[in-house]
Amino acid sequence: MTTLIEARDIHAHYGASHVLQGIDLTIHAGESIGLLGRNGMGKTTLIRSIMGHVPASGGSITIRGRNCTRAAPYQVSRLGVAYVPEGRGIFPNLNVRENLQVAARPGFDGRNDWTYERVLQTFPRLSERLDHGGQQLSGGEQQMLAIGRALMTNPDVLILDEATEGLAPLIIAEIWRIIAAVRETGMSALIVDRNYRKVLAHTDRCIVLEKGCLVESEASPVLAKSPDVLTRYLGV
Ligand SMILES: Nc1ncnc2c1ncn2[C@@H]1O[C@H](COP(=O)(O)OP(=O)(O)OP(=O)(O)O)[C@@H](O)[C@H]1O
Repeated sequence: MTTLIEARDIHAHYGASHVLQGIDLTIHAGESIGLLGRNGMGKTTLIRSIMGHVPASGGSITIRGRNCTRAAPYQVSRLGVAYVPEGRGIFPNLNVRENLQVAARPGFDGRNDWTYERVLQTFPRLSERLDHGGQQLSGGEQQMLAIGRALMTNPDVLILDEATEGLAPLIIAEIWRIIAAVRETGMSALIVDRNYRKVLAHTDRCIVLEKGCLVESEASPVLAKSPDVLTRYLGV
């Protein structure tokens, strides 16, 4: 199995606050990983460390075997890792077509499977709103556009942080449908979402964070049948 991302003993600080205290995370090609834990446990910080937005204060991160511990976000992105942050990150002044087209580029190995046409086929709703400005879209459409923009970079790993946050149930169902369709293509994923049942259902393996420490790493179907662990760490 090809290892795409390997994070070892990751530590991160915000000032004096020691937020990540030695996290290990490996993502292989084609693998979908869930990142679980209650609010404030360090999920977003771990993602931001991998992406180079929050420099790790200890440990190492390799992507495709290259040392990326101190890499800048654009370098991580060039290695085939696409990040859809919580709160989306689209260009509000560009329309849907422009938002997608400015993101277009071949993947790390030159692959160009995710064309503009394919992204629109995957998100029929966006294809009906090509001339709408980013700020004119509903929250759900903005989220679809954010995921569509990430796919336009032809990534090997798609990182989604709270992609369904604050959306209407029908739109949430549509986002999970898209996540499942993308998984079918063999793209790797790292998924954070409040709906732990959905995360468990759409991933191969989950890791659980508790106060910046990794407390569980287990196959998702096994974890789904471990109510004691879920209660202990997720309070469900
Ligand atoms: N920019 C920041 N400056 C200072 N502290 C921060 C910053 N961002 C997050 N924190 C703190 O770091 C800890 C971990 O936050 P993080 O956002 O990584 O957790 P999370 O598990 O993703 O939670 P949530 O689901 O609430 O986003 C929390 O205590 C949070 O308050």
